[in-house]
Amino acid sequence: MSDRVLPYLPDDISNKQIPILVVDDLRDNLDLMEALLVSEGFEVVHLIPSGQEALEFLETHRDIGVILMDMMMPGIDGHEMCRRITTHESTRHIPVIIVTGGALRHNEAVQKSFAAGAVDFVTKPINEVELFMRIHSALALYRERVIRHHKTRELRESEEKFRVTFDQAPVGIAHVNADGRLLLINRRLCEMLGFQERELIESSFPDLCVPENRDVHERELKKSVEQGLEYHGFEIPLVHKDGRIIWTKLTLSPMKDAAGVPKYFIHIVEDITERKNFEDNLRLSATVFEGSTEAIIITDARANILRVNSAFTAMTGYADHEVVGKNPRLLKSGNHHEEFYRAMWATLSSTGQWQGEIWNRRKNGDIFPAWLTLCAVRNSEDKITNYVGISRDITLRKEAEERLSYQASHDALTGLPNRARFHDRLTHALARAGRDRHEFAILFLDLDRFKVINDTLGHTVGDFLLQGVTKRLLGGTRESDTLARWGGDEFIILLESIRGAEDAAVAARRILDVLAEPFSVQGHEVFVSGSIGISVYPRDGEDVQALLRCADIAMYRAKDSGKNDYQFYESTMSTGGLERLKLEGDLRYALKRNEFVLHYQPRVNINTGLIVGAEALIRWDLPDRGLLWPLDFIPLAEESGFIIPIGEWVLRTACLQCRKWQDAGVPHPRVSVNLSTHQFKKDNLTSTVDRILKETGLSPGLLELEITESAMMENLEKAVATLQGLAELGVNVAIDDFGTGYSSLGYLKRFPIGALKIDQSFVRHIPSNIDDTAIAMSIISLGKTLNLKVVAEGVETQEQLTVLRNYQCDEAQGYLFSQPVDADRMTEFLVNPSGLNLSDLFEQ
Ligand SMILES: Nc1nc2c(ncn2[C@@H]2O[C@@H]3COP(=O)(O)O[C@H]4[C@@H](O)[C@H](n5cnc6c(=O)[nH]c(N)nc65)O[C@@H]4COP(=O)(O)O[C@H]3[C@H]2O)c(=O)[nH]1
Repeated sequence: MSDRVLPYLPDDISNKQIPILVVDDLRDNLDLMEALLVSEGFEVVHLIPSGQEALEFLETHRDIGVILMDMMMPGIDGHEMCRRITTHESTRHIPVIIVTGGALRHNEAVQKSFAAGAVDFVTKPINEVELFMRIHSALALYRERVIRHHKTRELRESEEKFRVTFDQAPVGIAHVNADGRLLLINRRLCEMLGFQERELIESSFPDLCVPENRDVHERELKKSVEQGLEYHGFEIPLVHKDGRIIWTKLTLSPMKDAAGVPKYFIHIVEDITERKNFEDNLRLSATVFEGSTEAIIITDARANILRVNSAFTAMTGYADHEVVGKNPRLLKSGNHHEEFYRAMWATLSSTGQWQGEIWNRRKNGDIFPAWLTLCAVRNSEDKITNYVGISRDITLRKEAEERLSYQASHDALTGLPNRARFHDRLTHALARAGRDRHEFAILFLDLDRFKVINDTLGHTVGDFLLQGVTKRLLGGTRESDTLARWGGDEFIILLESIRGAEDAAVAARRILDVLAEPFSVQGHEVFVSGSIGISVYPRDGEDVQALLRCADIAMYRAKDSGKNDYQFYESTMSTGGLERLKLEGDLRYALKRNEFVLHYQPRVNINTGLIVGAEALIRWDLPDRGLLWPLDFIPLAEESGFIIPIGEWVLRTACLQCRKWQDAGVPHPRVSVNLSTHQFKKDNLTSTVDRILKETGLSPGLLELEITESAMMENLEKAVATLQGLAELGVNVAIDDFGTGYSSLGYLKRFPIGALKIDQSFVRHIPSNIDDTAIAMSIISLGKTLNLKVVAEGVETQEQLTVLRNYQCDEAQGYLFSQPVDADRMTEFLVNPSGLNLSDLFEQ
């Protein structure tokens, strides 16, 4: 008797069809009862002779509507049976009528039957009318019990279904009364807000709102009542237990009683935080997209344009409706080969990004350079869904770079390539000639009597004359020749395509001829002639220095021999040969004999007027000749290779000196050391510097190495690697003589350097020479752009200092502050800067 679900009682079943169970130990009694019941029309009567059998029978017969139970039976008697039936889950709905004889006469026995659960009793001898009446009323009770049982069960099931739906709903649900008190809360709402159900129940819903929104809830409840709304929704932020804001969409729906008064309000709470954040992000992205000063294109995976921003329209001239749906190739300038675009797409698809300079075309046909960053956007399955292109018009930067590069490589007065540019061309010519095995010549031209003209007729006439000479020289040379201004009244010409020395002679004669005619300058008729020295590759030399030196020597010989002529170089002309040999011999022993000394020139911060370090400059104290300046022996040391041990000595001596300053606690103990091209090119430079720093114990940050611009530009890739190595040591690097070389600005960005030193040739003519001043200023602004310190060399006048300060140059050195001095004097300056009288200079 385990299943407590009762069979259904069909609506149309009559009492007579409901089975009746009679239990009596006497066969006669059973038969009598059966006869009575059958005669009355009861259709199903079960007769069982003992209590035990009756219990077993009931296990399989669930449809019994009433039990007539004899009281006195052997084994389990009527009372006990009654107790068992009325207390068991599956039988307690069956009314039991006790059938009794004499025992009923005792009031106590009747009480006992009722106490055991019987609903009625009949006495023997049986009164038929009474019996049937009691059976009918017991069956009525039975019917009521079965129906109640099923109703209760259905109710329970429906409640269960509701509870499951309520709890498992994917949205938060709560019942809230008119005062805002939470009456019922589902699990999702608890999870959403991080509370246990017991923490929320009976609490106040407004307390879950962010403080400034508490009255919103009350207002909406009121609105719902006043306007009789079935339901209405609004967005409201709630507070999670951990303090987070949970954005929700809250839908209110009043549950009314019969009188139409709301008993409580059903709250449906949807978490819309993700959507809100997404919307916020979308708004943010849209603002960035539209507000960006960089042009942005978004395409689909097939590179068809989906959107462009207003900066794009401003940059290209295309409105969005003119480009949407098209391919960005409509911006193609035609300046790049297909290979360029292929490589770009290959990088983009393999790395997801591409960055670089690109030439594009505006709607009006103008071509312009842009700095473009392309990114591929991938979805969660790693498939490319979009491309985003962000670009910036770099026309102005390009122009500035080109201007600077032009200024750095051309002479301002004549517009001719300058010395640095010529040097560059000559280097290329040497490489080509070495490869193709052909000859070429250098013609070194110095104008005769120019100084006299300049001094007597003035600089302006001198300048016009130089421009006139330039014009004639250009007329007298071929396009394949390179004509450059070497400086002052010196010009130099590279003749690349000659068949032999004869051709060079013809060219030299032609040049002398074009100069022969008088020049008319500002109303003066002026005559100039020239002296030309010629050197020929490979006969006179196989490197730049040798060829230039030979042409120079030959030019002096031409001058000596009466001017207005040309001379080829001849080996006997090297008058300095013997001298040079002696010097080279002395150089060999100079280090051993301890003949080198270092002088130091203070470097000054232009803003504060404080000394911020010193540049070490080598001097050679030759017993029989006195102090020699670097330019007298450094080139020789470079040629002979002695520069390497000498350079190491300089580095070690300067580091030791700086270490002494550091130990003595002087302010700003910082030293700059010049590196020669040879040193810079040596593979072991970084390890040498590292070793010397370790030997001397100097902090790397106190050492600066000055490397000339031309040394760096000789082999750019190697230079980048060497500079990287030095930067890793923590040593600072400055580019020396900046502005004289032919800098690749692209590389400059890649050099890990800290400072640019403006060459003194530009500083010297500040502010009188507009071009030199402009170059110095360009270098300062380039330094600012690249975040490099700019140091001006050779500052000699207060005027130069003022101009440099106005243009925000950072540091300066020069005779205005001090000549290079020996170490003791420099130490005094560092300890007591007032010895330099800097305050006077900086107060002005
Ligand atoms: N007219 C003028 N000149 C000024 C003024 N202030 C400083 N100077 C001079 O300008 C030169 C500056 O050094 P630099 O450009 O590195 O040019 C240096 C540097 O390239 C090279 N040098 C000097 N010492 C060393 C060294 O130890 N190793 C190497 N490799 N080169 C060195 O020799 C060059 C010449 O050195 P110095 O004759 O000592 O000449 C120094 C300095 O005495 C000024 O106001 N007006």
